[in-house]
Amino acid sequence: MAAQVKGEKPHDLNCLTIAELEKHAELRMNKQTRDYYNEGADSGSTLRENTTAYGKYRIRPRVLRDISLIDSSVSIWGACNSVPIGVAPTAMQCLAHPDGEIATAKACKEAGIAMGLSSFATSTIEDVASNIDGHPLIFQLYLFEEREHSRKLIQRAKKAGYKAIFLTVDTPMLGRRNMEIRNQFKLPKPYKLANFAEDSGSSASETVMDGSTPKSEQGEEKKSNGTKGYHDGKRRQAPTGPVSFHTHAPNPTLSWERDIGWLKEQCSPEMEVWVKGIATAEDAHLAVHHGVDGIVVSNHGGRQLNGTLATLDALPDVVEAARGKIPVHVDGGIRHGTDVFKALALGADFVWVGRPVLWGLAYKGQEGVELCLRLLSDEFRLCMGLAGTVKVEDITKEYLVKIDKSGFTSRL
Ligand SMILES: Cc1cc2nc3c(=O)[nH]c(=O)nc-3n(C[C@H](O)[C@H](O)[C@H](O)COP(=O)(O)O)c2cc1C
Ligand SMILES: CC(C)CC(=O)C(=O)O
Repeated sequence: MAAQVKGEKPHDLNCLTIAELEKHAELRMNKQTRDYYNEGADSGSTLRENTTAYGKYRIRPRVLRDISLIDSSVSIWGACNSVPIGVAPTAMQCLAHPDGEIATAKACKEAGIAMGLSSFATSTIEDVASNIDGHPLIFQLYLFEEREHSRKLIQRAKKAGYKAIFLTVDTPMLGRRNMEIRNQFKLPKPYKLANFAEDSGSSASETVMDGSTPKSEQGEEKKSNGTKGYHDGKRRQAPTGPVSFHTHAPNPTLSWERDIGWLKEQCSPEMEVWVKGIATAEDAHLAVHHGVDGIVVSNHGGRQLNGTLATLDALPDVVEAARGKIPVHVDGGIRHGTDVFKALALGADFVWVGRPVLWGLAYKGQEGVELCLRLLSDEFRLCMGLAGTVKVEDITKEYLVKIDKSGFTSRL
């Protein structure tokens, strides 16, 4: 908000917007990390459109409504979330700051905001849970072809009190990220894929994107196709050996019939099962049919299939298909509180934010993530008030208008 209210944290005068946060982060990350975090697949058009899609809508503010008491909170997994925003699961946060996911968890606790932890985190499931101290945590699952690895993760998440498993479904293959390949991306020592350390002596720091063979895998990689981790169209063998993300994250065998029932059995009754990476009404219907508890409309931050719809553009169809049956969340391109408002007005129940949190982490660790969450939350509350809404349920499509390139507007 514009004026500082007593008891509120002072503004960081060097960083008043997420755009400024991005610039600060850019200066603090090395090239490998910056490219890995910020890149999209192929030309990056979907990455860009995720953000620009928000510009296709304008807000229709209502006035004279006494907005002196604004409640921006929502209830999620039995807890009060201060705003309908969560921190999306993103891999390897220790690249941004040595405190990595632990700093993010502490910031989420401080802000009263739910957090998603990636299967490929650099902190353990248990450490993150103990640092968020009861506030909702969800675990993002890559369901590996070697299910035993995934089964162990699920059991650990359940024991540590995670509320839901978010199964990522948009990675049957890895999207093509050219800078990642060119930089021969690898997780530097001493960092590890913390949740596989005991299984495999975690070899993340040997994961190389140049087609060369990591030392630990020599001998079993004779068939390397020159772009390790990418698919050459030939039938590949299920990966064995140490878990590394380029080898294990993609799972071309994933299917509704085989995997969702199994996953529900593993999670039930303590944890919900959600699917992350839905982009069509057809798949939303299937998600309902297979009994999942919720959907995240996502294109993986434009990192998987380039050329898909921006998530905001895909959202209305999915909302229509799932209406009244299961909740619909969305992520991708959210960079301002007004974006959150627009996504909610188009029918999302909640949004998740990825890269801005990584930028906060790179800027100032926990304090930077707190700043990121505070900027988005303050902007969202300001937007609610200036649009004439006092409760999150008030935010409906009546508050939006679509504007085309010539400036013509149409009501929704
Ligand atoms: C560096 C990075 C790593 C990510 N790692 C994961 C991951 O491990 N699992 C996953 O499901 N999604 C992952 N995502 C996707 C995010 O969960 C989320 O869908 C995306 O970041 C949202 O877009 P935004 O960054 O524009 O907010 C990652 C995204 C980024 C940028
Ligand atoms: C395991 C990787 C594929 C992490 C990820 O989801 C990403 O980099 O987008």
